[in-house]
Amino acid sequence: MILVVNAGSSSVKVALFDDTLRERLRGSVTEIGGTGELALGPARQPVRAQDHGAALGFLLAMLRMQGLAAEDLRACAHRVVHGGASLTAPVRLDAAALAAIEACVPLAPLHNPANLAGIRALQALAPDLPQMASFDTAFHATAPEVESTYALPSDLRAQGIRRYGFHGISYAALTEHLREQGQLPPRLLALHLGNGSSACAILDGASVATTMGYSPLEGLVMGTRTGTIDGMAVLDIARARGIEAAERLLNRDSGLKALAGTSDMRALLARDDAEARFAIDHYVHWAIRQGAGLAGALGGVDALAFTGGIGENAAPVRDRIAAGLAFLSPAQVHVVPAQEERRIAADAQALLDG
Ligand SMILES: Nc1ncnc2c1ncn2[C@@H]1O[C@H](COP(=O)(O)OP(=O)(O)O)[C@@H](O)[C@H]1O
Ligand SMILES: CC(=O)OP(=O)(O)O
Ligand SMILES: [Mg+2]
Repeated sequence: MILVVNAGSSSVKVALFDDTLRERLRGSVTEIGGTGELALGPARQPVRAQDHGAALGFLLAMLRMQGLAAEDLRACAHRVVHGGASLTAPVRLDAAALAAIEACVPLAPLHNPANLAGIRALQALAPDLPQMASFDTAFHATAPEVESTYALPSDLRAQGIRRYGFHGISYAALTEHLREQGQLPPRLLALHLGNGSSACAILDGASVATTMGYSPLEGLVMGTRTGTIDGMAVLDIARARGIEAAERLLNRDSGLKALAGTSDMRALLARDDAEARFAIDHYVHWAIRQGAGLAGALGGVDALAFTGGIGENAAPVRDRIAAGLAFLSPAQVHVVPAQEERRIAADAQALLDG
């Protein structure tokens, strides 16, 4: 079996896949750092995990109680959000790969530290277990240079200040799913709407443009991230509050949370006050405005596809975005369950099988 670890900014999800890539068990710890929930299969209990290592420790203890032993595992496979320019395919994790992931921490401050914590926790618990990683950036390696380039002086471009794009594991899984169903059109506009939200222009199955850039901050409005914001506004905030505080503010204290007090779309939809309505209107407006921009990179749109917690479940939000993009004439609207974990397991299995 292959254990997949998807360590997010405030949660850890694990999933166990057998050799036919059937999902056997799924678990998660939410609200790391506060009081969250430990879920394994159908069981739920409140839990306080002080950090990602502790959260993973709880999940692995639960898995052991269900009879899982380290010997049952062929490998552990991790989602890593930022692989930089060098890590564009799944890898077996060795010292060099870990150093490359570590080097990307400043580029994905919410995510890469959590991913590394998960990898290190597993290394400590099962030192002999092969560990692999799949990268959120990898799917966008096909984007043309005009898309990935910021118009900056060449020395900065050479240092890797460019657009990378994220949610690639999710977009790869979504593309593969539609292809398997015989429903992958030439020009697909896909939207991954979760805590982090982005949209991606997928031409003949390959990413040609996406809304996230150098870090997962750019693009659509998100649960706690601003999305696209003028660089001069960023500089003014950094000047007034300091770099560290500005980084925290833009990544953790902005977005829906800043507009209406919570990053939780389900909670916003249940409210009926002006702030909540404005936050939802704002989220929808920017998803339409930027989704329409991607249509230009595709030369038109044949179908829309939604995935992620909001894309799959928040039907009023999804319907408004689809209606706003209907002028592009997408006849088809697909809703596809996010399958990041299964995709990561498939990548690991392919590496193991050489
Ligand atoms: N039934 C639902 N109705 C509306 N929103 C939902 C529902 N279920 C989940 N969501 C929203 O999905 C978002 C989380 O998406 P998810 O993809 O699970 O996040 P993550 O990026 O952490 O994996 C939250 O805003 C949550 O409120
Ligand atoms: C890259 C990213 O934003 O991931 P998530 O949606 O899991 O926060
Ligand atoms: Mg997610």
